[in-house]
Amino acid sequence: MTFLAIDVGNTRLKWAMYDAAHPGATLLAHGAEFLEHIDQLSETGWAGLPAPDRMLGCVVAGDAVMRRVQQQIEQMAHWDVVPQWVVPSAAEAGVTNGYDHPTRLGADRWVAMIGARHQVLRQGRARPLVVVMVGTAVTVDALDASGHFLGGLILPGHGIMLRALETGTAGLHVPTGEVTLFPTNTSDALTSGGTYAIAGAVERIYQHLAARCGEAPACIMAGGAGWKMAPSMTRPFELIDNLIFDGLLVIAAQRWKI
Ligand SMILES: Nc1ncnc2c1ncn2[C@@H]1O[C@H](COP(=O)(O)OP(=O)(O)OP(=O)(O)O)[C@@H](O)[C@H]1O
Ligand SMILES: CC(C)(CO)[C@@H](O)C(=O)NCCC(=O)O
Ligand SMILES: [K+]
Repeated sequence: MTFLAIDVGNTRLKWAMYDAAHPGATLLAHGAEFLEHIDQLSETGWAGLPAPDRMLGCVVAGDAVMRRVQQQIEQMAHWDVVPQWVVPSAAEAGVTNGYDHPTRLGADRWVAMIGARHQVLRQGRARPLVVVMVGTAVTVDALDASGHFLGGLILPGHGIMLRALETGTAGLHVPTGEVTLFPTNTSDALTSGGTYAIAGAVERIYQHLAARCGEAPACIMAGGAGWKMAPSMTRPFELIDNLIFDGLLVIAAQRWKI
């Protein structure tokens, strides 16, 4: 049973085709497009793919973008799949949602937490968990050992931080620099400032969660720029490239009981 997983972020759409809709399925094909280019997906990235039997997606880019993705799915002549999109709820796949208004939580955060929770359980005993996603925006989310989402942070991503500084000041127009402990030029000062802003926020949530739960949390990080953050983190992080796809596979397996 072929399964198409789609993750529509604020900058790019990422997709992955699997041979089955459960964790451990084999990846058949995958790709990513900037949102400006998604109206050609049926003629580019998806041309020649096997027809998916099921599709599950996660979108934070708004309803208009979601409809453009659905149009591309309809354009695929030999596809006959009903698109389904994850909407955060009070509880799904072993994770419970502590947000004031559960449906207002970003679907990407919800799916990533479900993927991360299952990863921790596969490794052994249940533990508290910090889930970091480094994309257009950065999110830092905390779950207790029972899989309850306690809450989390939203920060500007690196790109947004740098653009905000460039537009808000007269003297900051410089290329990307290096992360250093004591930056001595503007480029390094900006790059290090952004990186340590994220690392510092993660450290605070780690401390809050360790204090709340009385034990050391597991730490999982995802997102295209995660590997750039890893050397600057104050705790050991497990990097998982496809965390949202992992979460979608967990949810798909539960929804379709296969
Ligand atoms: N040196 C860096 N350190 C940390 N983050 C960075 C760095 N350089 C770029 N980034 C951020 O990483 C992001 C790229 O990550 P990723 O590929 O997961 O995001 P995306 O697909 O563009 O975002 P989204 O999933 O929100 O659409 C960029 O938006 C940028 O803000
Ligand atoms: C925070 C982002 C932009 C991260 O991609 C996304 O999860 C989102 O739009 N969330 C909705 C608001 C919230 O999660 O509280
Ligand atoms: K079709």
